[in-house]
Amino acid sequence: MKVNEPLNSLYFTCRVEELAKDYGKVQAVRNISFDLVPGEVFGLLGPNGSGKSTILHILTGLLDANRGSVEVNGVCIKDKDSRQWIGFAPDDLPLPVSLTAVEYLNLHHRLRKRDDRKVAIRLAEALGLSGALGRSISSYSHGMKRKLQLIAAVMHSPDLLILDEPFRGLDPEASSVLRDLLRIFTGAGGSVLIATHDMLRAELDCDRVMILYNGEQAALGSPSALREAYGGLASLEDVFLQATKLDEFQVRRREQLRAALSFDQHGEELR
Ligand SMILES: Nc1ncnc2c1ncn2[C@@H]1O[C@H](COP(=O)(O)OP(=O)(O)OP(=O)(O)O)[C@@H](O)[C@H]1O
Repeated sequence: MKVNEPLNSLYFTCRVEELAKDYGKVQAVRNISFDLVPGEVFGLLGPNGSGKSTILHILTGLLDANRGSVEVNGVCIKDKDSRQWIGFAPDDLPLPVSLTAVEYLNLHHRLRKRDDRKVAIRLAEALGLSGALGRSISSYSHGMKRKLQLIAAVMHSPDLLILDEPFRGLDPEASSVLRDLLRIFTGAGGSVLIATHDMLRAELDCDRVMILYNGEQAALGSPSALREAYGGLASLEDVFLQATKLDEFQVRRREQLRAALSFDQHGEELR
């Protein structure tokens, strides 16, 4: 289901058109199109294996699509110039643990050929990380690594911030810092693309979401418009379960669980 809502801009930070990606016989992403306008937080939701990371990796230039196109600020992402406008924080924290945080940020700075170290230092202060910048990344906690990745993703002042599961493993204080950062970033006209399994955060933080199912678009719209379009459902999670047919699966699985547990309770042998 697609809810057509007027976008509050004629300018698109990012345009994704009819994107498709196959891994051999697996069609991971099929005919996906969406636009991001300045100031928008856009969420990509979907069950495991629905194609979220594949889309993010195409947008960040880590993977080539089989079909379709992606433009950032009107420039095709195959043109390396487009990378200057993109900041990316991946989900799996691939940080070089043998470096200190300062060495890591300097590496980013040198790759980007822009003097963005002052921004990095100010961000580290705001995120409460400045006292630990000289320490080896191997001594960082999960939350500290996420903060360091965020600094590396935004220190060159990108227009499009791409975040894979940004809230995963963050404590309430770190989550609230991240939400502030997103609000200030989008308030200054940046666009944010988030892939997440966290329905509550998506409902609260995303202006629009796309729900993916088997690599295809199952629903697109603002959380409130989607709840309404699905018959006034109480939450985005309910919309997600219906759009991805997981509600039917859940009923079946509960029956199977009930049967399995009562089977065990009767003391019969497991075969
Ligand atoms: N390198 C790869 N080689 C082969 N198949 C892959 C590869 N990467 C992903 N896939 C397949 O592509 C499909 C989409 O995977 P993808 O990782 O994009 O999904 P996802 O929505 O990000 O999943 P998750 O929520 O579990 O992270 C899945 O069927 C997955 O098995």
